[in-house]
Amino acid sequence: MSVEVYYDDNADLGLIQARKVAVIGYGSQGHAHALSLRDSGVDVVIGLPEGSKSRPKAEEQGLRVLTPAQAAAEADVIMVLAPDTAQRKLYTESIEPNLAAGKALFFGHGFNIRYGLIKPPAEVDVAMVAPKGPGHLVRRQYADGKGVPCLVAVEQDASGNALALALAYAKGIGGTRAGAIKTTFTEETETDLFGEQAVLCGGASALVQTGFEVLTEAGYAPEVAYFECLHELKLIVDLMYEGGIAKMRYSISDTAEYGDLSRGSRIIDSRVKDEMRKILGEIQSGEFAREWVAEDEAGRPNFKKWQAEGAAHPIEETGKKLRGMMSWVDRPITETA
Ligand SMILES: NC(=O)C1=CN([C@@H]2O[C@H](COP(=O)(O)OP(=O)(O)OC[C@H]3O[C@@H](n4cnc5c(N)ncnc54)[C@H](OP(=O)(O)O)[C@@H]3O)[C@@H](O)[C@H]2O)C=CC1
Ligand SMILES: CC[C@](O)(C(C)=O)C(=O)O
Ligand SMILES: [Mg+2]
Ligand SMILES: [Mg+2]
Repeated sequence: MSVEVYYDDNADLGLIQARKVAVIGYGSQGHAHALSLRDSGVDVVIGLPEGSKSRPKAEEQGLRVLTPAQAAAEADVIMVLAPDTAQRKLYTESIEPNLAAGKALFFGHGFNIRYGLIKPPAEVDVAMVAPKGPGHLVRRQYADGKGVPCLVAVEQDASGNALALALAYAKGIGGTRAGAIKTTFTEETETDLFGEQAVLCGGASALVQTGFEVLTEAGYAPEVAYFECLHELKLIVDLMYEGGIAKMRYSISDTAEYGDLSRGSRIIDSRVKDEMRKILGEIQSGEFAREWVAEDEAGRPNFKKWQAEGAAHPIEETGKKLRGMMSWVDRPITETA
């Protein structure tokens, strides 16, 4: 294998237990990191603005909550887990004035460093611990004695010890139980954005909605279309997750496998592949980042419009009704945040 992978035996938890960690933000990732670090014996403080709706959640969990500036001033390791679009202002106003030689600035995603929105001073370590999964799963896996694999990267190694510190942090959230893969901020940012846009979120949502539309527009029952295009997707993806596409194909019928082999490439054809390359180009050139920052600064008009359109899609109403009949499906994904 060409990548370097680190496990529990390669990480010294003592390195992060000897520091004070400020987790800035207490959402999907923030709550998972903070609770798991605390359970790993790390001294954690949460940074949230006065009036943040996340404050009561963190306090209910027994965590000490300060403003981001106070938390950054107290801590040696500052993990930035606020939304990507909030990080630049947060950094300038609350973190930068509290950085000093010997401190470390950590991220869960490389967006702001990769696109030059945050430029930390040379005397601090800059590293990333990016779990490859949603925060609620990161916490659930840790609590179950397991872990979600994560990426670790070092952008600036002022102390000469930044990778070891990042691995210690990854161990504290369960990441090295599953494996921490060494990468760069550029590789993490570009692949993460590509994955969520083209395959995992954008690609998968559009595939599901379009399949549902084709069946219902042809007169089939929405409930049957929902099972075919959304519900069963999890069962199929679980098989891929366990044993790759090969295991999924082994498990499905010959009829399904022949349909897969003969029709799949008509759906995801060369036009789709060209569009994926175009999307990757927009990520690499910074065009997507500029567009997203401008959209956010304008009050997110398109984001809100598309969000509302997605929520109003008929598949949501059908799904809500069907999931209500399947008590085993409606497992809450939130633990505390
Ligand atoms: N979601 C995920 O699973 C993954 C996320 N990441 C990365 O992790 C980071 C955090 O994302 P995610 O967990 O989804 O974020 P969420 O939107 O779930 O949570 C953001 C948190 O930050 C708080 N917050 C908002 N503005 C500020 C601010 N100015 N200062 C301090 N705190 C603030 C929010 O508080 P309030 O409740 O008041 O809004 C909330 O607690 C991002 O860099 C993201 O790319 C990486 C891998 C996966
Ligand atoms: C797939 C979406 C993600 O990249 C993630 C959970 O890893 C995100 O930014 O939320
Ligand atoms: Mg991701
Ligand atoms: Mg992402």
